[in-house]
Amino acid sequence: MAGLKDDPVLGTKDIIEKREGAETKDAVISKQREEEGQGDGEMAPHTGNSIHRSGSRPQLDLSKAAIQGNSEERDPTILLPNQSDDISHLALDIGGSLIKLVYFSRHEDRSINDKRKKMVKERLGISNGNRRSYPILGGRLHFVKFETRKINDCLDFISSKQLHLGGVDSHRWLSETPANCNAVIKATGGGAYKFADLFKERLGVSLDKEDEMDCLVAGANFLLKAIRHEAFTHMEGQKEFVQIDQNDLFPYLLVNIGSGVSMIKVDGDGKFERVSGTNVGGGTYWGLGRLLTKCKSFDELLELSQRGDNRTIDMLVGDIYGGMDYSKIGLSASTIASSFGKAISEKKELEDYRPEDISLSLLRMISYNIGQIAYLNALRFGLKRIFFGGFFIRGHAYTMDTISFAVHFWSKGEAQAMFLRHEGFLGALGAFMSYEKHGLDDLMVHQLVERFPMGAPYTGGKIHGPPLGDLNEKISWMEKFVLKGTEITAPVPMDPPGTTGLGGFEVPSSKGGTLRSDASALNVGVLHLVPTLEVFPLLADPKMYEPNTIDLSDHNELEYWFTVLSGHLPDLVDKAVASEGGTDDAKRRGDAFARAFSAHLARLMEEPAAYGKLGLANLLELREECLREFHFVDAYRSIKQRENEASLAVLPDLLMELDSMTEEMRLLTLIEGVLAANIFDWGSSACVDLYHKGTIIEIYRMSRNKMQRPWQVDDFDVFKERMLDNPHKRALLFVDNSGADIVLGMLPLARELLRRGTEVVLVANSLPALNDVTAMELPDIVAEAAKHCDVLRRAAEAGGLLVDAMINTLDGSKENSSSVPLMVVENGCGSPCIDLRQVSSELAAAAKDADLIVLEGMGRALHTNFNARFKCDVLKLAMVKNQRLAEKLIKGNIYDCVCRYEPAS
Ligand SMILES: CC(C)(COP(=O)(O)O)[C@@H](O)C(=O)NCCC(=O)O
Ligand SMILES: [Mn+2]
Repeated sequence: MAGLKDDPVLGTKDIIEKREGAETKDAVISKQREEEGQGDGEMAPHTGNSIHRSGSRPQLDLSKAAIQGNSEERDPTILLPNQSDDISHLALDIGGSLIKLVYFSRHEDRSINDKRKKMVKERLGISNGNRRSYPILGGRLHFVKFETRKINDCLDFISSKQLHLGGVDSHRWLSETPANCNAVIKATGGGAYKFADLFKERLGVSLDKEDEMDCLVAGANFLLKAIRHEAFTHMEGQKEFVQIDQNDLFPYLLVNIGSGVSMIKVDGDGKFERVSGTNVGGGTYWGLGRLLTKCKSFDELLELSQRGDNRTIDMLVGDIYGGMDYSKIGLSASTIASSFGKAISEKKELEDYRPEDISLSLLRMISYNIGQIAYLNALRFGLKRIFFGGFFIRGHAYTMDTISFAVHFWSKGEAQAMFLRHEGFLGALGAFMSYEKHGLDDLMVHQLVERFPMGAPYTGGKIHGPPLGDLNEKISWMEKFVLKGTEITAPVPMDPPGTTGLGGFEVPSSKGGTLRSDASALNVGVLHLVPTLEVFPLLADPKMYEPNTIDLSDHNELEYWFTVLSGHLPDLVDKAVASEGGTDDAKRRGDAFARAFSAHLARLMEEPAAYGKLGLANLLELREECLREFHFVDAYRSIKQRENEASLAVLPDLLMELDSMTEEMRLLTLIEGVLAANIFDWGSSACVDLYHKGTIIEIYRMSRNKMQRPWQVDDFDVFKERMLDNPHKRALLFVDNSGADIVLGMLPLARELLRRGTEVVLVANSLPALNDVTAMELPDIVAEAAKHCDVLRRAAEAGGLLVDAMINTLDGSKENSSSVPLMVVENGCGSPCIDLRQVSSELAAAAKDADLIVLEGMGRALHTNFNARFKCDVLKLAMVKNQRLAEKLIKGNIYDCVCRYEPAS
């Protein structure tokens, strides 16, 4: 921080000091209690405040809702007999070696239609009568697989989760009618015929068979349109996600590598032709491999290849040309001239070759051949893009590199091989899509959020993780996780996949010692369907928008943030456990959370693109999601309450001081106030260290005192000109932290805007994240503040915020509601950052008339959106509370400030 400067608010300091005594004592006591882990009333779990993304979800018909089974359970199933939407929620692809399941669940959808939401809807003109435009409800799409030979495990799984009770021909899943025998499940793959009787016998359900090709194409089309980071290239070990333009998807070649290989030219939804195929596929690799190596499973064979050297068995160009390249036709000495060709000239028997080398040679032979045939077919039909799917690939770096090389080599770089993250689930997903009326096919990229909970992947017929959603089992499993280390297959670290480099002609790198058998499953999360999410309408160019400022594909960055977040863990766990009353149950959950989050971090360190393209925002959100997964509703609740109270106590004096200033001075003081108060950030370790050194108000005052212009990024003068020149019509204030940040920073700024005739919409998180204020908490804070301020009171009344609040107005008058409104909308997320491609419908509606955006805080204005361009004026305000970020982003130091103003573009 640059040198000291006098507090611009003359006298405010003294007044704050006077009031602060009372606050300080309470704060200290409360802090002590918290540190000692003494849960009091304030710290006890907040039962009425269940997690929900209410604004992001369509409404449910809750009438006659009843709990099914044991109502003592933490999350009992709730039956909604009057809910009329059609839900089809299980589809299968039963292949020769694997059964793939896709199923839909919606148990977490607990929309609450609170008063604030009603008012916001009224004010923003959001209609309620459009339910049919969202034919599906919010929910989740799960991906699970089993080995076909362990079909009984699969049937047990379906039965235990009652997945077979929601078939197309009934609404039984939603009603209290007992299961009948007419349930129908969509299924594809040969096993849909082979095992039809078994399904009938064991589960009483009929399998409705869907054509395999139809399903593959429907699945691929859905994924390519709906999942942002679905397709990627893989060259020389580098994975790169490809942004597919929905309007420029067709035509493409889909190569599905199962036991055999199908090549399908896809021209549109339901428009395709199987143009070629080859009988040399995954079955060939596995069959020949088993005979030649005595391996017991496909994965074992694949794992062997990781340690192989195919040069001992393949005949290379160099073997023929005396170690030279055949450069005239572009073949390097290391090019395979003939797979297994060396075996003809050497007097060796099968036993003389290493199984590892045989496996690698076989894998390369088949992958290369498939890549080449695929390319020739793409050439035949003039197709530039080739997508490869099917469980043969299994996320195996070496296989992908070999296929990519073949396509690249033969097309002279003109065509590109792309792979799909959900490679093995195309058929099952397609079968799921074949249910009518679920509306899934209408979903767009921005309506799907992918999450990676612990225990998501089930593979191989064994349950490699706890049953989904069962918290207790999940925790026990996390406890075992430590005992068994990486043996447990879940999102845990795996060795870096071996790769071969361009051409795949080198041997796999030795560091890839083991291949995790479920590598590909681990790259598939649970898809949360949130039909009401929208793209923020004020983004200047949504297609070019990239929320993350820091790209974690840079390994140094990843390592740094990994260390930072690991360092935060012990303290976070303490806070989370205390927030739930410090009970034994909370401690156990806290421990499980720490293990789970550490496992995610370790996994991402090894393979940063494992969960899709990784930015810092994703990592910060993953932490919050992981807390929620272990039922920590709001780890910072008591801290937030304490800081709100302390700040509200000094607000009236701050407002009085502000009112005594000239317009220009006031504006500067307000912006300084926002920046100074942004120091209250429990996500920054530097700041948390500071909090031990003083009370909230002392730190706030110190931060104010140290403000000195010019800030490291300082567009204040341009902003001031614009502000004073002509008031904005509507401002969206993306607020950040609780306490001083909102109360002494953003609310006074909102008040100024309101006073100048600008409508103000406070945009806050839908779910808690660190000490960020949420949309649920804001109305009460505003109501408290409004007790001391007429401007806020009138605006809050006009915005419908004070409908319930029993506030003592300053003048007792109620008649003046002609004021411009102050509203609160939720942003649709539960993270310290914001991805503006996926915001709540109420925020999207509020944005329509807005001509000013204020993004506040590191998470929303720096980690994300620092480079974002908008259709309207934008002010990005933040204090940088991390030294490395300050150096990197603004060539400054920790506690430097950013006031970046960008007029409409
Ligand atoms: C999590 C945060 C983005 C929150 O910052 P805010 O948006 O509240 O200003 C920030 O505190 C952060 O980047 N913390 C991690 C780095 C650190 O401990 O320095
Ligand atoms: Mn914050």
